[in-house]
Amino acid sequence: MTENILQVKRNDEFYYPIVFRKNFEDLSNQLKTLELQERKCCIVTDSNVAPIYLETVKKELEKVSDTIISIILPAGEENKTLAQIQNIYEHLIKAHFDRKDLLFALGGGVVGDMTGFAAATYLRGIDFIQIPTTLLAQVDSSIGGKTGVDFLQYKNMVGAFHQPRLVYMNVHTLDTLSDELFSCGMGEVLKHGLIRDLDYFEWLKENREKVLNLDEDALTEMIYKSCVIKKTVVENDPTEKGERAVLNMGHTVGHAVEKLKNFKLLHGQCVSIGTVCACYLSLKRGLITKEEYESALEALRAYRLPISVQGLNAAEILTATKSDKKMEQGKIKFVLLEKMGYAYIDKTVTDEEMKEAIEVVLEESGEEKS
Ligand SMILES: NC(=O)c1ccc[n+]([C@@H]2O[C@H](COP(=O)([O-])OP(=O)(O)OC[C@H]3O[C@@H](n4cnc5c(N)ncnc54)[C@H](O)[C@@H]3O)[C@@H](O)[C@H]2O)c1
Ligand SMILES: O=C(O)C(=O)C[C@@H](O)[C@H](O)[C@H](O)COP(=O)(O)O
Ligand SMILES: [Zn+2]
Repeated sequence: MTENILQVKRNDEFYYPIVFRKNFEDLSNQLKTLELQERKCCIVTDSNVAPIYLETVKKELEKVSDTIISIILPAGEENKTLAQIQNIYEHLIKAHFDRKDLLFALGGGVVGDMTGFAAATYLRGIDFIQIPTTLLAQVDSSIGGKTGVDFLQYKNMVGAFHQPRLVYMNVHTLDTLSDELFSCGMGEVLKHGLIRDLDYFEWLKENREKVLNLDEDALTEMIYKSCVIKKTVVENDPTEKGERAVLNMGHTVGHAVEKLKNFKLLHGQCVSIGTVCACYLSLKRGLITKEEYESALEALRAYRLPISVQGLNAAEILTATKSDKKMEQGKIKFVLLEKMGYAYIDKTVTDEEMKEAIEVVLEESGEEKS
């Protein structure tokens, strides 16, 4: 049974709500409930999202604020940079934003991570609201307070933990998402099933048609379930001292591929490729069976995600993984499956094992594996 609200623990005292809605019409009421009305509002969005949703959100905010400005960032991962954060600071200073004022992230994970980072650092921290408009942002990036930017093309190299005050989901924003971008979100959704909930993973396989056809009930149920998994993990370990790193399954290789492909492959697609490596290593360690390994790959394929990559070699991917933030004293903290539906962090994966797993996802030429 899905509810239309979830409360996520922010610190020992406070929680923030994730609200699940079908339009933007409740946003101003939510702000009033949180006593966040009558503040200057800055909506940060991107060049693709602005023409579709900016005016509607602005109108809604006009019910609770006299000053609303907006910043339209160029869309795309290649713009997740410190230069764009500086751009945000400049707008805020010009409009005299103070510590009580609010930032709104209207967009996907790129806008969310950058707006959150600007909010974490402007005046040493102001409040911000997540309004995620991609599936990936709704099930993953808008929750848990990881914010930041890429630096020298290293993924999320500079950032801060800064929790939002509210996550406002309008599930209908997914109607305007391309199939490819929808599938990117499925990379993180399938990860949730694999790392923490086998029944959910099976449900995702069974409900593929409904999900891909954006059946409202199936979609709402799926987003809710993924949010519960993400909420549970981040509440247990908000600043990734331990367990939270399981949310990184597929990301060590994934981030390396994302960087080496100059962000031409999307995050969710790279996570999918990295997930194959993680599942392969779990198979080689005897933790999952061949059938289970195949079933994980089948699920990724079924949701139109890549399970291989062209134009890279194992050595360069391995080298790129060495600059991953999950390195600890020269050892990679790699996320493996202890069993289907349960992941753990393993610090014993060797370079030879890594290389073997990377070989599995390399395509020499021609078509990608399907
Ligand atoms: N903070 C976290 O916990 C966390 C978790 C997962 C991913 N991430 C980060 O999130 C980013 C990926 O997020 P993403 O996949 O949302 O990418 P994105 O933000 O680049 O959005 C993808 C594309 O979709 C467009 N778009 C957004 N909403 C739309 C809509 N409703 N209709 C039509 N187009 C729309 C955007 O303009 C963009 O071109 C990566 O930078 C990744 O590192 C962060
Ligand atoms: O919330 C988390 O924790 C995650 O790891 C979620 C990931 O899906 C996400 O891509 C995150 O941004 C990765 O964080 P990083 O610290 O490994 O860059
Ligand atoms: Zn991710």
